[in-house]
Amino acid sequence: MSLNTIDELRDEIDAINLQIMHLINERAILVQKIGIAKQASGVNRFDPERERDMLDRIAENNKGPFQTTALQHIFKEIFKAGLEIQKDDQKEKLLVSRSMKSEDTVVSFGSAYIGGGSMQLIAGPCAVESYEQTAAAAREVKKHGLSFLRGGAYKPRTSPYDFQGLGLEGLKILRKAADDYALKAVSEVVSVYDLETAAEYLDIIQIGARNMQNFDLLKEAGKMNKPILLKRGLSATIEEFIYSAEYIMSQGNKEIILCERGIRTYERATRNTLDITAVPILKKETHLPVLVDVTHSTGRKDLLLPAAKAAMAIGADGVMAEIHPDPATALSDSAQQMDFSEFDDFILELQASGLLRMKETV
Ligand SMILES: C=C(O[C@@H]1C=C(C(=O)O)C=C[C@H]1O)C(=O)O
Repeated sequence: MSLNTIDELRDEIDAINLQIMHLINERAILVQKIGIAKQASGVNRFDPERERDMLDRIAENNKGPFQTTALQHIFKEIFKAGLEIQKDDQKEKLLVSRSMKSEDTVVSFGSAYIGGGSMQLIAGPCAVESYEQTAAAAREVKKHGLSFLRGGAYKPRTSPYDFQGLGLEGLKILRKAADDYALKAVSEVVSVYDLETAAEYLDIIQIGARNMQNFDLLKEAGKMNKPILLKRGLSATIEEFIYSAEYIMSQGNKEIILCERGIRTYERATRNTLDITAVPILKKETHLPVLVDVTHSTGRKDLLLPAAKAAMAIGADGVMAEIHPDPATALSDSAQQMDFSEFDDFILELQASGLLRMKETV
Protein backbone atom coordinates (compact mmCIF):
# COMPACT_ATOMS: atom_id res chain seq x y z
CA MET A 1 0.00 0.00 0.00
CA SER A 2 1.45 3.33 -1.00
CA LEU A 3 1.91 6.25 1.35
CA ASN A 4 -0.65 8.15 -0.72
CA THR A 5 -3.23 5.48 -0.02
CA ILE A 6 -2.57 5.75 3.73
CA ASP A 7 -3.15 9.48 3.52
CA GLU A 8 -6.42 8.97 1.68
CA LEU A 9 -7.62 6.41 4.22
CA ARG A 10 -6.67 8.77 7.03
CA ASP A 11 -8.70 11.52 5.40
CA GLU A 12 -11.68 9.18 5.45
CA ILE A 13 -11.04 8.35 9.12
CA ASP A 14 -10.85 12.07 9.94
CA ALA A 15 -14.21 12.58 8.31
CA ILE A 16 -15.72 9.62 10.18
CA ASN A 17 -14.26 10.90 13.49
CA LEU A 18 -16.15 14.14 12.96
CA GLN A 19 -19.34 12.26 12.16
CA ILE A 20 -18.96 10.13 15.31
CA MET A 21 -18.32 13.28 17.32
CA HIS A 22 -21.44 14.95 15.94
CA LEU A 23 -23.50 11.84 16.60
CA ILE A 24 -22.19 11.48 20.15
CA ASN A 25 -23.03 15.12 20.82
CA GLU A 26 -26.46 14.73 19.30
CA ARG A 27 -26.92 11.72 21.53
CA ALA A 28 -25.72 13.77 24.53
CA ILE A 29 -28.42 16.38 23.90
CA LEU A 30 -31.06 13.63 24.08
CA VAL A 31 -29.45 12.23 27.22
CA GLN A 32 -29.54 15.72 28.76
CA LYS A 33 -33.24 16.02 27.98
CA ILE A 34 -33.90 12.64 29.60
CA GLY A 35 -31.85 13.79 32.62
CA ILE A 36 -34.00 16.91 33.06
CA ALA A 37 -37.20 14.86 32.78
CA LYS A 38 -35.83 12.32 35.27
CA GLN A 39 -34.94 15.02 37.80
CA ALA A 40 -38.38 16.60 37.49
CA SER A 41 -40.01 13.27 38.26
CA GLY A 42 -37.48 12.22 40.91
CA VAL A 43 -36.26 9.19 38.93
CA ASN A 44 -32.68 7.90 39.31
CA ARG A 45 -30.24 9.01 36.63
CA PHE A 46 -28.67 5.57 36.28
CA ASP A 47 -30.89 2.97 34.57
CA PRO A 48 -29.06 -0.36 34.23
CA GLU A 49 -32.04 -2.09 32.58
CA ARG A 50 -32.14 0.48 29.81
CA GLU A 51 -28.36 0.14 29.38
CA ARG A 52 -28.63 -3.67 29.24
CA ASP A 53 -31.32 -3.31 26.57
CA MET A 54 -29.11 -1.12 24.41
CA LEU A 55 -26.10 -3.42 24.84
CA ASP A 56 -28.26 -6.41 23.80
CA ARG A 57 -29.38 -4.57 20.70
CA ILE A 58 -25.75 -3.90 19.80
CA ALA A 59 -24.97 -7.61 20.22
CA GLU A 60 -27.88 -8.56 17.94
CA ASN A 61 -26.89 -6.15 15.20
CA ASN A 62 -23.13 -6.37 15.28
CA LYS A 63 -21.67 -7.58 11.98
CA GLY A 64 -18.00 -6.99 12.89
CA PRO A 65 -15.13 -6.69 12.45
CA PHE A 66 -15.27 -5.46 16.08
CA GLN A 67 -16.12 -8.11 18.66
CA THR A 68 -19.38 -7.45 20.50
CA THR A 69 -17.58 -7.17 23.86
CA ALA A 70 -15.27 -4.46 22.45
CA LEU A 71 -18.23 -2.50 21.11
CA GLN A 72 -20.17 -2.94 24.32
CA HIS A 73 -17.19 -1.62 26.24
CA ILE A 74 -17.08 1.49 24.03
CA PHE A 75 -20.81 2.04 24.44
CA LYS A 76 -20.64 1.60 28.21
CA GLU A 77 -18.08 4.45 28.23
CA ILE A 78 -20.54 6.57 26.24
CA PHE A 79 -23.32 5.78 28.75
CA LYS A 80 -20.99 6.74 31.60
CA ALA A 81 -20.13 10.05 29.94
CA GLY A 82 -23.87 10.64 29.48
CA LEU A 83 -24.48 10.07 33.17
CA GLU A 84 -21.73 12.58 33.99
CA ILE A 85 -23.36 15.21 31.79
CA GLN A 86 -26.71 14.60 33.50
CA LYS A 87 -25.01 14.90 36.89
CA ASP A 88 -23.32 18.20 35.96
CA ASP A 89 -26.63 19.57 34.68
CA GLN A 90 -28.36 18.59 37.90
CA LYS A 91 -25.58 20.12 40.00
CA GLU A 92 -26.07 23.41 38.22
CA LYS A 93 -29.69 23.35 39.28
CA LEU A 94 -28.89 23.02 42.99
CA LEU A 95 -30.35 25.87 45.04
CA VAL A 96 -26.96 26.49 46.65
CA SER A 97 -25.16 26.62 43.32
CA ARG A 98 -23.64 29.76 41.87
CA SER A 99 -25.35 29.08 38.56
CA MET A 100 -28.76 29.39 40.25
CA LYS A 101 -27.84 32.63 42.05
CA SER A 102 -24.89 34.65 40.91
CA GLU A 103 -24.77 37.16 43.80
CA ASP A 104 -23.08 36.21 47.08
CA THR A 105 -25.41 35.24 49.90
CA VAL A 106 -24.89 37.66 52.75
CA VAL A 107 -26.18 36.59 56.15
CA SER A 108 -26.88 39.67 58.20
CA PHE A 109 -27.26 40.13 61.90
CA GLY A 110 -28.26 43.74 62.36
CA SER A 111 -25.17 45.73 61.58
CA ALA A 112 -22.83 42.72 61.34
CA TYR A 113 -22.88 40.36 58.45
CA ILE A 114 -21.13 37.28 57.13
CA GLY A 115 -20.34 37.10 53.42
CA GLY A 116 -20.22 39.68 50.69
CA GLY A 117 -16.71 40.96 51.15
CA SER A 118 -16.57 41.49 54.90
CA MET A 119 -14.10 39.53 57.00
CA GLN A 120 -15.44 38.12 60.23
CA LEU A 121 -13.59 36.45 63.03
CA ILE A 122 -15.67 34.13 65.20
CA ALA A 123 -13.92 33.40 68.47
CA GLY A 124 -14.67 31.85 71.82
CA PRO A 125 -13.96 28.81 73.93
CA CYS A 126 -14.18 25.28 72.60
CA ALA A 127 -16.69 24.47 75.34
CA VAL A 128 -18.74 26.65 77.65
CA GLU A 129 -17.48 25.66 81.08
CA SER A 130 -18.77 28.46 83.32
CA TYR A 131 -20.20 31.95 83.05
CA GLU A 132 -16.90 33.47 84.21
CA GLN A 133 -14.85 31.61 81.58
CA THR A 134 -17.29 32.42 78.76
CA ALA A 135 -17.74 36.05 79.77
CA ALA A 136 -13.97 36.50 79.94
CA ALA A 137 -13.74 35.28 76.33
CA ALA A 138 -16.67 37.51 75.35
CA ARG A 139 -14.85 40.53 76.81
CA GLU A 140 -11.81 39.74 74.68
CA VAL A 141 -13.92 39.30 71.55
CA LYS A 142 -15.60 42.65 72.20
CA LYS A 143 -12.28 44.33 73.00
CA HIS A 144 -11.10 43.60 69.48
CA GLY A 145 -14.26 44.97 67.90
CA LEU A 146 -15.45 41.52 66.83
CA SER A 147 -19.11 40.52 66.69
CA PHE A 148 -19.41 36.76 67.10
CA LEU A 149 -18.88 34.61 70.19
CA ARG A 150 -18.68 30.84 69.85
CA GLY A 151 -18.87 28.28 72.63
CA GLY A 152 -19.80 24.60 72.68
CA ALA A 153 -22.73 23.50 74.82
CA TYR A 154 -23.31 20.09 73.25
CA LYS A 155 -19.89 18.61 72.58
CA PRO A 156 -19.62 15.65 70.19
CA ARG A 157 -16.60 13.95 71.75
CA THR A 158 -14.79 10.91 70.43
CA SER A 159 -14.96 9.19 73.80
CA PRO A 160 -18.27 8.96 75.68
CA TYR A 161 -16.26 9.43 78.89
CA ASP A 162 -14.92 12.86 77.87
CA PHE A 163 -16.67 16.09 78.93
CA GLN A 164 -19.90 16.22 76.90
CA GLY A 165 -20.70 19.89 77.45
CA LEU A 166 -23.15 21.65 79.77
CA GLY A 167 -26.09 21.28 77.37
CA LEU A 168 -28.95 23.70 77.94
CA GLU A 169 -27.11 25.29 80.86
CA GLY A 170 -24.23 26.00 78.47
CA LEU A 171 -26.55 27.64 75.96
CA LYS A 172 -27.94 29.90 78.69
CA ILE A 173 -24.46 30.89 79.80
CA LEU A 174 -23.36 31.58 76.22
CA ARG A 175 -26.47 33.71 75.60
CA LYS A 176 -25.92 35.74 78.75
CA ALA A 177 -22.23 36.30 78.01
CA ALA A 178 -23.05 37.31 74.43
CA ASP A 179 -25.80 39.69 75.59
CA ASP A 180 -23.60 41.20 78.29
CA TYR A 181 -21.08 42.16 75.60
CA ALA A 182 -23.54 42.80 72.75
CA LEU A 183 -22.28 39.86 70.70
CA LYS A 184 -23.92 37.26 68.50
CA ALA A 185 -23.84 33.68 69.82
CA VAL A 186 -22.77 30.63 67.81
CA SER A 187 -23.02 27.06 69.08
CA GLU A 188 -23.33 23.53 67.82
CA VAL A 189 -26.43 21.39 68.00
CA VAL A 190 -25.98 17.63 67.67
CA SER A 191 -29.56 16.40 67.88
CA VAL A 192 -32.81 17.21 66.12
CA TYR A 193 -34.47 17.32 69.55
CA ASP A 194 -32.34 20.27 70.70
CA LEU A 195 -32.84 22.46 67.62
CA GLU A 196 -35.91 24.40 68.76
CA THR A 197 -34.53 25.12 72.22
CA ALA A 198 -31.11 26.05 70.87
CA ALA A 199 -32.69 28.45 68.41
CA GLU A 200 -34.09 30.41 71.35
CA TYR A 201 -30.59 31.05 72.65
CA LEU A 202 -28.47 31.31 69.53
CA ASP A 203 -27.96 33.64 66.58
CA ILE A 204 -26.26 30.95 64.50
CA ILE A 205 -26.82 27.22 64.85
CA GLN A 206 -23.76 25.18 63.99
CA ILE A 207 -23.96 21.69 62.53
CA GLY A 208 -20.60 20.11 63.18
CA ALA A 209 -18.33 17.96 61.06
CA ARG A 210 -19.57 14.71 62.58
CA ASN A 211 -23.13 15.56 61.66
CA MET A 212 -22.56 16.87 58.14
CA GLN A 213 -24.40 13.88 56.75
CA ASN A 214 -26.98 13.57 59.51
CA PHE A 215 -29.69 14.14 56.93
CA ASP A 216 -32.54 14.32 59.44
CA LEU A 217 -30.72 17.05 61.34
CA LEU A 218 -29.96 18.89 58.07
CA LYS A 219 -33.61 18.75 56.98
CA GLU A 220 -34.88 20.00 60.34
CA ALA A 221 -32.25 22.77 60.34
CA GLY A 222 -33.60 23.67 56.92
CA LYS A 223 -36.99 24.37 58.48
CA MET A 224 -35.55 26.75 61.10
CA ASN A 225 -35.65 30.48 60.81
CA LYS A 226 -32.01 30.81 61.92
CA PRO A 227 -28.72 30.94 60.05
CA ILE A 228 -26.94 27.58 59.95
CA LEU A 229 -23.18 27.23 60.05
CA LEU A 230 -22.41 23.90 58.36
CA LYS A 231 -18.99 22.39 58.86
CA ARG A 232 -17.41 20.05 56.36
CA GLY A 233 -17.36 16.41 57.45
CA LEU A 234 -14.12 14.78 58.51
CA SER A 235 -13.86 12.72 55.35
CA ALA A 236 -16.38 14.50 53.15
CA THR A 237 -15.65 15.51 49.60
CA ILE A 238 -16.49 19.05 48.49
CA GLU A 239 -19.33 17.61 46.45
CA GLU A 240 -20.81 15.83 49.48
CA PHE A 241 -20.43 19.05 51.49
CA ILE A 242 -22.37 20.98 48.85
CA TYR A 243 -25.14 18.36 48.79
CA SER A 244 -25.43 18.63 52.58
CA ALA A 245 -25.92 22.39 52.28
CA GLU A 246 -28.55 21.64 49.63
CA TYR A 247 -30.41 19.43 52.14
CA ILE A 248 -30.77 22.50 54.37
CA MET A 249 -31.70 24.92 51.61
CA SER A 250 -34.17 22.51 50.02
CA GLN A 251 -36.29 22.88 53.15
CA GLY A 252 -36.47 26.66 52.83
CA ASN A 253 -33.63 27.99 54.98
CA LYS A 254 -31.45 30.14 52.72
CA GLU A 255 -29.09 31.42 55.41
CA ILE A 256 -26.28 28.91 55.31
CA ILE A 257 -22.62 29.53 56.07
CA LEU A 258 -20.08 26.88 55.09
CA CYS A 259 -16.99 26.14 57.12
CA GLU A 260 -13.87 24.28 56.00
CA ARG A 261 -12.36 22.66 59.09
CA GLY A 262 -9.76 20.31 57.70
CA ILE A 263 -10.13 16.78 56.43
CA ARG A 264 -8.71 13.49 57.54
CA THR A 265 -5.65 12.43 55.57
CA TYR A 266 -2.58 10.31 56.22
CA GLU A 267 -0.72 13.44 57.44
CA ARG A 268 -0.20 13.51 61.19
CA ALA A 269 1.77 16.76 61.56
CA THR A 270 -1.53 18.59 61.92
CA ARG A 271 -4.74 17.39 63.56
CA ASN A 272 -6.48 17.49 60.18
CA THR A 273 -5.31 18.65 56.77
CA LEU A 274 -6.61 22.13 55.99
CA ASP A 275 -7.98 21.90 52.46
CA ILE A 276 -7.37 25.55 51.68
CA THR A 277 -8.39 25.35 48.02
CA ALA A 278 -11.83 24.15 49.14
CA VAL A 279 -12.49 27.84 49.89
CA PRO A 280 -12.29 29.20 46.33
CA ILE A 281 -13.93 26.03 44.98
CA LEU A 282 -16.89 26.44 47.33
CA LYS A 283 -17.07 30.18 46.52
CA LYS A 284 -17.09 29.35 42.83
CA GLU A 285 -19.59 26.52 42.95
CA THR A 286 -21.95 27.98 45.55
CA HIS A 287 -23.13 31.48 46.48
CA LEU A 288 -22.70 30.82 50.21
CA PRO A 289 -20.23 32.48 52.59
CA VAL A 290 -17.23 30.29 53.46
CA LEU A 291 -15.32 30.32 56.74
CA VAL A 292 -12.17 28.50 57.80
CA ASP A 293 -11.83 26.99 61.26
CA VAL A 294 -8.12 27.35 61.92
CA THR A 295 -8.26 25.67 65.32
CA HIS A 296 -9.72 22.31 64.32
CA SER A 297 -7.99 22.11 60.98
CA THR A 298 -4.48 22.60 62.34
CA GLY A 299 -4.85 21.60 65.98
CA ARG A 300 -1.64 23.57 66.51
CA LYS A 301 -1.30 27.01 68.02
CA ASP A 302 1.79 27.81 65.97
CA LEU A 303 -0.20 27.33 62.77
CA LEU A 304 -3.27 29.41 63.64
CA LEU A 305 -1.86 32.65 62.30
CA PRO A 306 -0.45 31.37 58.98
CA ALA A 307 -3.62 29.33 58.41
CA ALA A 308 -5.81 32.38 59.09
CA LYS A 309 -3.69 34.50 56.73
CA ALA A 310 -4.00 31.85 54.05
CA ALA A 311 -7.77 31.67 54.55
CA MET A 312 -8.13 35.42 54.24
CA ALA A 313 -5.81 35.66 51.27
CA ILE A 314 -7.61 32.92 49.39
CA GLY A 315 -10.99 34.58 49.73
CA ALA A 316 -12.67 33.21 52.87
CA ASP A 317 -15.41 35.32 54.42
CA GLY A 318 -14.13 34.70 57.89
CA VAL A 319 -12.14 32.64 60.31
CA MET A 320 -13.10 30.68 63.41
CA ALA A 321 -10.65 30.31 66.25
CA GLU A 322 -10.84 29.10 69.83
CA ILE A 323 -9.75 31.15 72.83
CA HIS A 324 -9.79 30.36 76.55
CA PRO A 325 -8.75 32.39 79.62
CA ASP A 326 -6.57 29.47 80.75
CA PRO A 327 -6.20 26.87 77.98
CA ALA A 328 -4.16 24.51 80.17
CA THR A 329 -7.19 23.91 82.39
CA ALA A 330 -9.74 23.71 79.54
CA LEU A 331 -12.10 20.74 79.65
CA SER A 332 -11.61 20.09 75.91
CA ASP A 333 -9.03 20.86 73.26
CA SER A 334 -6.65 22.44 75.78
CA ALA A 335 -3.59 22.26 73.49
CA GLN A 336 -5.05 24.25 70.64
CA GLN A 337 -6.95 27.15 72.21
CA MET A 338 -5.23 30.55 72.41
CA ASP A 339 -4.91 32.39 75.69
CA PHE A 340 -5.83 36.06 75.58
CA SER A 341 -2.36 37.44 75.04
CA GLU A 342 -1.84 34.98 72.18
CA PHE A 343 -5.19 36.13 70.80
CA ASP A 344 -4.07 39.78 71.03
CA ASP A 345 -0.97 38.94 68.99
CA PHE A 346 -3.03 36.90 66.54
CA ILE A 347 -5.37 39.84 65.87
CA LEU A 348 -2.54 42.37 65.72
CA GLU A 349 -0.64 40.26 63.18
CA LEU A 350 -3.73 39.81 61.04
CA GLN A 351 -4.46 43.51 61.10
CA ALA A 352 -0.84 44.30 60.28
CA SER A 353 -1.00 41.93 57.33
CA GLY A 354 -3.81 44.06 55.91
CA LEU A 355 -5.92 40.96 55.41
CA LEU A 356 -8.32 41.51 58.31
CA ARG A 357 -10.82 44.09 57.13
CA MET A 358 -13.79 44.14 59.45
CA LYS A 359 -16.31 46.38 57.76
CA GLU A 360 -18.97 46.41 60.44
CA THR A 361 -19.26 45.35 64.03
CA VAL A 362 -22.37 44.81 66.14
C1 LIG B 1 -30.25 8.65 29.11
C2 LIG B 1 -30.62 7.87 30.13
O1 LIG B 1 -29.88 7.87 31.35
C3 LIG B 1 -28.72 7.11 31.54
C4 LIG B 1 -27.84 7.16 30.37
C5 LIG B 1 -28.04 6.29 29.35
C6 LIG B 1 -27.45 6.54 27.99
O2 LIG B 1 -26.44 7.23 27.88
O3 LIG B 1 -28.06 6.06 27.02
C7 LIG B 1 -28.84 5.17 29.58
C8 LIG B 1 -29.41 4.88 30.77
C9 LIG B 1 -29.14 5.70 31.94
O4 LIG B 1 -28.16 5.07 32.74
C10 LIG B 1 -31.79 6.98 30.05
O5 LIG B 1 -32.25 6.49 31.10
O6 LIG B 1 -32.27 6.76 28.92
